[in-house]
Amino acid sequence: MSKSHFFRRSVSRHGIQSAGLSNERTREVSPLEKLGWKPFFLQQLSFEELEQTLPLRVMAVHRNRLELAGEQGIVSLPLTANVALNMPTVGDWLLLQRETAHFERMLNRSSQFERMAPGGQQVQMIAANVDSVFIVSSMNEDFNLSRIERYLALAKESGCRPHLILSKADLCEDHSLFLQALRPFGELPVAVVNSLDKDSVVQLRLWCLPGETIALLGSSGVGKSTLLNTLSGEPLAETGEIREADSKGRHTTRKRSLHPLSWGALLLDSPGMREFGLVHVEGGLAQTFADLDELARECRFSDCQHQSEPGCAVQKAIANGSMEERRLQNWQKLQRELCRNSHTLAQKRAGDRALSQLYRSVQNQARLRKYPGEN
Ligand SMILES: Nc1nc2c(ncn2[C@@H]2O[C@H](COP(=O)(O)OP(=O)(O)OP(=O)(O)O)[C@@H](O)[C@H]2O)c(=O)[nH]1
Ligand SMILES: [Zn+2]
Repeated sequence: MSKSHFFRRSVSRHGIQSAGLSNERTREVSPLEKLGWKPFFLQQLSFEELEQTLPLRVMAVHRNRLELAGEQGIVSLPLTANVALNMPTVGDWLLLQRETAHFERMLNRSSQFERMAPGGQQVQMIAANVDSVFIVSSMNEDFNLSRIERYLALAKESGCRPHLILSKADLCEDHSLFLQALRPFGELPVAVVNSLDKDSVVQLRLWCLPGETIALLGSSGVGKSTLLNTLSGEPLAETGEIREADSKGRHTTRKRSLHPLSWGALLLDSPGMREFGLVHVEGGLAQTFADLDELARECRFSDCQHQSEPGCAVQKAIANGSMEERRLQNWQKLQRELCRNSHTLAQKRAGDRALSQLYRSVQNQARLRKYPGEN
């Protein structure tokens, strides 16, 4: 379908249907709502924009183009300098001119996921406008509480609702051991599934309602793509065999994209969501370790490092078994990581500033040499 045809056929109500049905459950979901369109985005549009533009969602980011989805279908938008300047990522909403299909602007995000880019020198945006996350962890040697805490910090920082999916239930004889280990996570909703079995994953539909965008987090091989395929009933994502010896995966998810499910939820399976350095998640980390934060306030010294200081409430809780030592160690490790990453970014910013000052002064000197009368 050509772009101009696409836009001429479009309608103007921007998806949020006000059919007067007060009951959310019986209300029909519009095509745009099925893509995650919400009042939060609609209210950002001016009257002119309502008339003259169309909202489209970024479903996938390719090297030099974006794949967008709107009320009328899929459109490919070249990643021109003007578009790239906004740094759109998967999940973003863009406004395009109705007549010309030109990029108008990007809408503010309701949430965003960032990570420290591999190499540890800059921040990378990995997804936007996500409502909840499924932290997937298989019930085998790959199960790792510290990794779950890392994902939780990311989810909580962005204001997304976290859910924990314990996969490979069919390969695990005793689920209770894993469930017991999750006691420190209090009210975190947990589901035990065999991702290969559609009757087993059907319980998750309650956590991915129409119009919701859910990001799958979890290390390679835990079954994120398998879960996506079984939930959707179609082979949307590639899956891969894992190495038996160490239960580790082989990195099978290659593309970062949003997958619409038939009932109107969207799942994001992204390679960037597997292993990542934490950055800008101080609030999310504090929420993830709220119990430790609280205990630390009772320590005798306000700068207590919770090691061997007298009157340390944290060490006392560890000694009486009410706090896991691993949890303290991971809290401190993630705090150090955040500090290190903020420091690196600040240094890089300062370096960039110094470099541009140097560049300007070299340019000035060159100009003075060329036109000696100028100052
Ligand atoms: N028995 C069993 N096998 C599963 C389950 N979930 C996934 N698998 C298998 O585990 C392997 C890895 O699954 P994937 O879905 O590719 O894992 P992934 O998390 O998407 O991996 P990446 O794409 O590398 O991040 C595949 O062979 C799946 O068939 C499960 O619940 N039970
Ligand atoms: Zn202490």
